Amino acid sequence: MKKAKSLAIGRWISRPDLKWVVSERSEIHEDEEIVTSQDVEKFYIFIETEGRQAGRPPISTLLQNIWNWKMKKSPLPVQNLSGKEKQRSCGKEALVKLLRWNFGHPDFRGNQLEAIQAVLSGRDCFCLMPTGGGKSMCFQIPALAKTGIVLVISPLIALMENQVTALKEKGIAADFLSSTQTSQLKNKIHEDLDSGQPTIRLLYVTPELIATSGFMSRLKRIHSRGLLNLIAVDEAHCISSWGHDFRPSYRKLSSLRNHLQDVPILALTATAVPKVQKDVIDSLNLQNPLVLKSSFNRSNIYYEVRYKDLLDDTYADLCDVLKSAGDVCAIVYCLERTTCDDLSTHLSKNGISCAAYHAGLNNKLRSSVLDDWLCSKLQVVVATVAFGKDVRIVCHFNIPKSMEAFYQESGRAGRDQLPSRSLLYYGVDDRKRMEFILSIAENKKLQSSNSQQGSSKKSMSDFNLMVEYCEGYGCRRKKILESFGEQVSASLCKKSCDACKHPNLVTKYLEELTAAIAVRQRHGFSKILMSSSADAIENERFSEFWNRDDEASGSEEDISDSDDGFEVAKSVSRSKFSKTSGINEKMELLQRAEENYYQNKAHDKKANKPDKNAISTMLRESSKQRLLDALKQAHQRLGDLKVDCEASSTILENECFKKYGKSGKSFYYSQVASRIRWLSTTSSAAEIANQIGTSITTSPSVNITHKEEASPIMASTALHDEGGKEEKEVIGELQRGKIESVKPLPLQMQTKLPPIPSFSQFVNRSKSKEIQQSEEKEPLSTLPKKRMRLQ
Ligand SMILES: Nc1ncnc2c1ncn2[C@@H]1O[C@H](COP(=O)(O)OP(=O)(O)OP(=O)(O)O)[C@@H](O)[C@H]1O
Ligand SMILES: [Mg+2]
Repeated sequence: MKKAKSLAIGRWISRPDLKWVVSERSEIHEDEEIVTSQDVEKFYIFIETEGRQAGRPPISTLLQNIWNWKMKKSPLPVQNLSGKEKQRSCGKEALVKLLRWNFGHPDFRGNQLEAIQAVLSGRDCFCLMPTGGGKSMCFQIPALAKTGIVLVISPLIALMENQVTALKEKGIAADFLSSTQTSQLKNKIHEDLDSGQPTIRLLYVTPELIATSGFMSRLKRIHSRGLLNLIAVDEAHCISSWGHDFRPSYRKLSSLRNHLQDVPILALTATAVPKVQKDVIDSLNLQNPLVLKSSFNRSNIYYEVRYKDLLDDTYADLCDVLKSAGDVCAIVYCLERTTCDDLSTHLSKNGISCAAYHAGLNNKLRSSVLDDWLCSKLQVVVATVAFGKDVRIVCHFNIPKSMEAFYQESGRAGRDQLPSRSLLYYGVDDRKRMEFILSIAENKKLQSSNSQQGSSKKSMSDFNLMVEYCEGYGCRRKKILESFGEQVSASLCKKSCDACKHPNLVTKYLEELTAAIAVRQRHGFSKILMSSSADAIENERFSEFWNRDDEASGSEEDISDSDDGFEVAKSVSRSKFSKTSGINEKMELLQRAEENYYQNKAHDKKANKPDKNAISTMLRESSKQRLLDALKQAHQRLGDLKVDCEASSTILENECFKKYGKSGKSFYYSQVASRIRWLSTTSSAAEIANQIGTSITTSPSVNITHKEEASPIMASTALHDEGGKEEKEVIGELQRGKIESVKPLPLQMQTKLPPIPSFSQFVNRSKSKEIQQSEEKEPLSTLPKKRMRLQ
């Protein structure tokens, strides 16, 4: 009897009559005895179906089984090599073997092999590869080819976590150091590093940690024992102030070369224009580096822009897109956390399994979202930050600040090379908002440092490329590639963008957009949402790898969030109300958050610390604007609300401030958010009018018509008691006629406004409302017909 080497053989649990076999050959004869072997160059999958095709599990399941089997049985093929053996280990054959064995990929892609061989031979390397090109492999394979440690510097904890988890699943000893870990775990890693023979092969750290003297001494000790093989700087463009995601802490990496002179450095990025490339090479002090560049083209991504100004309801449109795509994984990027929360609530209500993910959530919630998403319990994540997983659709709900940011984020789609989609919702309001944010942020920079001169213009011109991508005619792919300095012909696109696939339609939309903008300007709608971005400006959190003011303080973390009550309260109150289950648990969290808050506040007061949760005028203005927008939308949706939107937004905001202003930003903000949610979901104009203190049935004749009379009216409404300075200012402004658009207030304003609920009432009300709403919910087909349909 012949013997065929096989890697694995088994029976399907659900179909014991079917056998699966993985063999090094493409077929196995019936009379062959199958023996297992771990040392084969290639393997084939041979599925013995005993004459039946139906019922065979998908190949992905099959591969997973093989993987599990292999991991259980085989140790890593990493050996202590020396001399000739070492040289052989850098040879293509040995490296391909490592790739197949550990990652299951048949061969290297693009410039992977060149980069790996360069760093293994001790040479510095700058590697520019498109998103999803496989940059990680360039440092993961070297980590397996030599004993010792590869240090990986990465800007985001979420990305580090993802990669480490994936590596561990493959049986590769990887870990990361961050404040999200317990000190016990950190100590364990430190002990391993300090031991003569560390087991860790890949250690992921943040740039902030590198800058600490303690960690640098530890690295030097590892190096002195000849165990530091490579330093990989992932997302290396963050080192350049010309890059779209400049992080001051990345600058500190320039000291690496001095401290660890002969350790090769590998700089990896997907988004570096020539100026940034040079900056990266100079800043890291790379010596005679091998420079490898690949095209930025992501041929498997279909690019598309949808115009918010031409859509009746952007939320509903996004719902349709996600639903019609089937059960595929998607990320929706938003500019602000509140948008994430609102959008996520909306999508969930429409039956899409979805959650928000941003730095405003505490660690526990964030990792539970991450876990749920990674194991596909969640279909969609609405995020402000990078989220590492292969996805089919990346949607930008707001225009990103630069082509580089857009390319990086949209590039998360189709990293497995399968057809995927990038969808950007473009709105003129969003454009103006971003222009405003950029100008404020750059003014701030200019004030704090003269050396930044010129960067203001730079970020604006970066943004203009993004606007041109949306508002310009012609191939979108070409625009992306040209912004990175690649000259290509439009034929490269092969109709894989909306402008190439539906040129006439896109032209028509652009013409309609121009007309819509002109109409808006004629009707005085040009003052758009400026202040609503105040929170984004305050935090400067509009980038994937946002800058942190506290980096200068030597903090070793990037986006890890404090675990304080605020974050718990915020996350519970904002995004989790939609889930009816576990409400008691959430209430407990909320109460704990409140307790924590007051304890912390007392502590801060003692320590004379500035209250970071104080509510700024800018935030209040932003809230008013958001409320105003919600009112206007409700006005459009429900017909004439018979309330003055401007005045009503002021009143609603004042209410939130009066009740929760003293409790801090988070509580205040969640109140504002709940008001906005209510305005955007309620189906009754009368309810809104009621809540604001007026009645839809009121005859206009009873309205007060003189501005002077506004004062007593305002004073007798919700602003009556300890209303405070802010309210007085509003009244004063009303009296002075500063708030131009305030129309006469109806008499019913004299009635006291319904009180803002306590948190428990709020939770319970949200709960019962949700049940009611789900009962009343209109079927999707009754939504207003959209004007814009691209496919
Ligand atoms: N040689 C290869 N053959 C097939 N697939 C590969 C190969 N190398 C990497 N991949 C796969 O490509 C995907 C993207 O890899 P990776 O995360 O390293 O990309 P990246 O270049 O770092 O992208 P990003 O810029 O988004 O971080 C992963 O799923 C990885 O397993
Ligand atoms: Mg990467």
